[in-house]
Amino acid sequence: MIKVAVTGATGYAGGEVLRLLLSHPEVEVGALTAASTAGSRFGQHQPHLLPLADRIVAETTPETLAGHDVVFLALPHGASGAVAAQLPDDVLVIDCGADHRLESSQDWADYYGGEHAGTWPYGMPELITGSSRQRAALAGARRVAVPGCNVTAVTLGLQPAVAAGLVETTDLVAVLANGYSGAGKSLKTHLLASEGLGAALPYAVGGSHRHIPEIAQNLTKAGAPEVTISFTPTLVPMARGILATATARLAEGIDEAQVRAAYEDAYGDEPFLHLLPEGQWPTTAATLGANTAQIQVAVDERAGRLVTVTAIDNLVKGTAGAAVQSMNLALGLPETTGLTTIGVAP
Ligand SMILES: NC(=O)C1=CN([C@@H]2O[C@H](COP(=O)(O)OP(=O)(O)OC[C@H]3O[C@@H](n4cnc5c(N)ncnc54)[C@H](OP(=O)(O)O)[C@@H]3O)[C@@H](O)[C@H]2O)C=CC1
Ligand SMILES: CC(=O)N[C@@H](CCC(=O)OP(=O)(O)O)C(=O)O
Repeated sequence: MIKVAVTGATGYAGGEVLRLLLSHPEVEVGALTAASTAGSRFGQHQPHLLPLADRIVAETTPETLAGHDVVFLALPHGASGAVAAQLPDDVLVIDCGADHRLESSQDWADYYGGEHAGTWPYGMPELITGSSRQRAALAGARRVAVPGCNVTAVTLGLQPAVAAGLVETTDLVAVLANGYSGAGKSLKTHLLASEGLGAALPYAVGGSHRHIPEIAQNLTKAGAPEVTISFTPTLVPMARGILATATARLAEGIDEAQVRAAYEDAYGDEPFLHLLPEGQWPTTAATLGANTAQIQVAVDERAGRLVTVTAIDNLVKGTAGAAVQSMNLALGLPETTGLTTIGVAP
């Protein structure tokens, strides 16, 4: 069995990693670590993970993380680098946070601030990288940086069109509806139920969201010569899920049949990516609990734009599912082990 520790185990991302690991046939769950909750009963924080309820949350130290084959980091931004530096090189470390995703230290400084911890192989197996896919870079890896959830939705929506040269990549627009769990467990005053229930709240408006350089990094890998994207997320009253509507100006003479063919080619063999039949639109509900992305495309002829709609569960395909999928690839297990395409709608 593969012995796995999870840091940030009491948070949303750590909890979801554990939910998936509990049904992974090759995994034994080892240490559960956190910070302020160390010493408390785990079931107090994640009451839905009954098999682990009587465990005690440990501190996040080299000692508590020793003796594991895999360590998942589900910590706030900026905390992963120091923990990872204390772990042996032969341990597989999978960072759900942003610290190791960006290749440009300037992008890190501009959008996050502070010292850049470095760049690890990127945990999006389906990312188009020239004639290959990112999964090739994950085989045998011992450090993996899991993508941001918004980034996953927008990248999966746009990359087939970008890779096939069907759109102008300096005219991209993405508007997202986001569930509250994406913001993490810690209380934020603007997320009080009295303000959030029954309201849609835009945030990080005007090009300030820290996922913008990560999207640009991905679409550049997929073949974009230059990327300019207007990105606007919106909190909506649901616990989980992202519905990303991403549009792009079409290149001259491109029609809907060419667009559909590009998406069918790109995603036809992907186990977790589903281009829906024509006329059916993605909903967040259809992806909840599953490691799937549902995608649909259309051509708006009057506007001259490609319209893509992508639904994911931010905590599964957007975080924990991608993390476990990357673990499988890194360890040489079948990529789909322990991951479901079955959702929990309604
Ligand atoms: N929520 C989401 O949809 C997504 C989250 N992520 C990323 O995953 C990471 C965790 O996010 P999320 O689960 O939402 O956050 P939460 O606020 O829900 O949880 C944070 C966790 O980190 C622990 N923690 C905080 N500081 C430290 C520290 N210095 N050392 C050890 N443990 C610490 C907390 O422990 P304690 O409670 O004991 O203080 C808690 O278990 C973030 O980097 C986030 O960006 C990525 C994609 C999507
Ligand atoms: C609703 C909400 O606040 N969502 C978060 C998503 C966080 C995430 O996916 O990713 P990181 O790991 O990069 O933080 C946001 O948009 O910032």
